Amino acid sequence: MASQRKFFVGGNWKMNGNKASIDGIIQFLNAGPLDPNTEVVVSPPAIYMEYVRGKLDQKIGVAGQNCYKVEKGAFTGDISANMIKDIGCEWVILGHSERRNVFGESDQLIGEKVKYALSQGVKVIACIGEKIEEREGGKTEEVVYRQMQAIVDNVAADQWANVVVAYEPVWAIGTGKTATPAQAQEVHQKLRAWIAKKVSEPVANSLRIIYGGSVSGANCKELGGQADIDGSLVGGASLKPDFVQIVNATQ
Ligand SMILES: O=C[C@H](O)COP(=O)(O)O
Repeated sequence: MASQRKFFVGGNWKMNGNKASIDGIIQFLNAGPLDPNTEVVVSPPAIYMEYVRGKLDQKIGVAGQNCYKVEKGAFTGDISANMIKDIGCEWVILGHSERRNVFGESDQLIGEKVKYALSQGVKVIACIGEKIEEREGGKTEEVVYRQMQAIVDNVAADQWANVVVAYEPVWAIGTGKTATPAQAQEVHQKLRAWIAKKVSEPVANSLRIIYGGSVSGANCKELGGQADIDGSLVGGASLKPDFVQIVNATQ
């Protein structure tokens, strides 16, 4: 992690939890102690977001796991960035690989969602990452640059401070098969160089690029110690007290 970028750890609970188990998570998060130099954001299922926001220490952010690209309307089952804000939350995860690959969301739709969320003052954790066959076919860079381009096209120059990019190789998500710190660092470093070229040097230097994919208490320090890895987006381990250790990875 480079010192000018604040370490960022997100906990993506995905479609897990009920009020009883969520109370347990809130308890260990509020008890911490959490490194004050790390920005922490958790992302409960939409139906529990307000409940979590009401009970969680205010220094921990709460994010939606997704939202649509307009304020309101006939979009059954969806929520808007405006609703996320209305309940006192300020972040949303967009483009997660499960949205892309289970629900068929395209680069273009994700770009439009990023644009709308930012326009409403909701900060975005934008996810990208290649599938195993893409990595094995030597297409990792092509895929992540293509996904990143759709995001870049939708972020205005003055909005980059409200964006965190999460590199999550699909083959490492929920598999226990983490990218090695060197594999992750290689992609992060290439992405940062690509952003310097396509956006600007200052944005590339200040943008937090976090890693996701089987991050755990056991591997978080080594991953977080890489020059271009500015934190993590944690799935499974964010439901357990291990998450506190991951937040404190740079201590
Ligand atoms: O958003 C989080 C990622 O999908 C990682 O999930 P995981 O830590 O369970 O592999």
